[in-house]
Amino acid sequence: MKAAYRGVKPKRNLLLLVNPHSGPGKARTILQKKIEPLFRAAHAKIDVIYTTHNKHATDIARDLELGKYDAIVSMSGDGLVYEILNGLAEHKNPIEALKTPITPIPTGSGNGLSLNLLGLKEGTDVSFAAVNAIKGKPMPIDLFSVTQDGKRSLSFFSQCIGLMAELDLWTEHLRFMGSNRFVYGYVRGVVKRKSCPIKLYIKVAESDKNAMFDKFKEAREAAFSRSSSRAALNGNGNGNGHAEPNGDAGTAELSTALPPLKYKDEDPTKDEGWILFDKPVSYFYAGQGPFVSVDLMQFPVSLPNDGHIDIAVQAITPRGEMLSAMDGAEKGRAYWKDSCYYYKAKAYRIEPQSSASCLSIDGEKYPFKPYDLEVHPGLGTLLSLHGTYNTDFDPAT
Ligand SMILES: Nc1ncnc2c1ncn2[C@@H]1O[C@H](COP(=O)(O)OP(=O)(O)OP(=O)(O)O)[C@@H](O)[C@H]1O
Repeated sequence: MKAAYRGVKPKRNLLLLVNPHSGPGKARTILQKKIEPLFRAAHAKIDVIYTTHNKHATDIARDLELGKYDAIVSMSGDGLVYEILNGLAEHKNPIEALKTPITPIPTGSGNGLSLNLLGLKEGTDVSFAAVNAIKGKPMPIDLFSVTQDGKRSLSFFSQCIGLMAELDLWTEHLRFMGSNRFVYGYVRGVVKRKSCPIKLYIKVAESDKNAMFDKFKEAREAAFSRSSSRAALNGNGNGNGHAEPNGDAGTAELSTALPPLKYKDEDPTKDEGWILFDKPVSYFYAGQGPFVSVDLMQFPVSLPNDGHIDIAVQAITPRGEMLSAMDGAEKGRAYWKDSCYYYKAKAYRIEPQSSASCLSIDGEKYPFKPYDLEVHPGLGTLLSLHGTYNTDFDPAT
């Protein structure tokens, strides 16, 4: 057992939240045929709740009994993870609640988190995701506070405005086309070559692409060598600062609020460290985790807990260049293009200059209105087999 579990507590207690309508609607069958047998074999104890409505997962997470479960397993797409995280953020003890690891089993239509945790090859494999729920180690991730109209919510994945948001949100009626609707939406956007109407202020931590690339490589190699030496030593530590949940979270020192917002009241036109991005923009994309979808590695140098959000701003370029950007998009090739401005940031602020676009946050449609975002280092917790995202970025490909 020790050799098989390598420092992970066996026989986990898992809470499974299953959205029966996610993606092609097969979550219930997949649970019964593929996932339950694996959990049974691993002697995991599972409580299963089928979500019945929008925000049901938020309600469940808000009232979670701390210490009862080793992880919350989300059988759906990225949307349900977003709801769970925001429920934990509304918990009476959010800091402790957010230490409960969340782990996805990809049965939705957008499963970006699973791709990032498990890699492009295994990221769509539900059985592999179940193994991560059984044996993955808690991995802290940065979370992002979004404040809009005085209301604060948490984002874990992405915020998007302009072409890349429009091609998703404005082609909903073309769902029958499957993922081809995104290609259609992109090409339509290229033909229009519309500028994205935003004023963007960024509290920049790094903007040198080579330095970001070197840091990414270093951190990735360190995480992988830690996880393989742990395997060789069969040690007990999880090596990431987040303790394996063991049921005593209730006795830990309690803090009863989310971290305060540090940058919201700064004036980006006067305070130190802010820049105004002032070139015409095709789209704005910010987030964490290399893949935003199977076809697009938007944040190739993203790390789960470097305390920053990655921002990619695509400047308006000639149509030919925009079309050629589709080639190698899944390998992150656009990162090196001069027209792609890339930042690691601690915070940013968006001020729309007209209503002619839309805002998508973690795949949810938000009002296209001003908002502030700032990073909370390591506030959330996922499960990982490697201690970092299982993706690589090879500039030679
Ligand atoms: N029983 C249910 N009926 C309808 N909607 C539900 C139910 N349970 C959860 N939901 C909602 O479904 C959405 C799930 O989105 P998620 O991204 O996880 O899956 P998805 O299949 O990828 O979704 P989509 O393709 O619509 O983005 C959430 O907004 C959630 O509130």
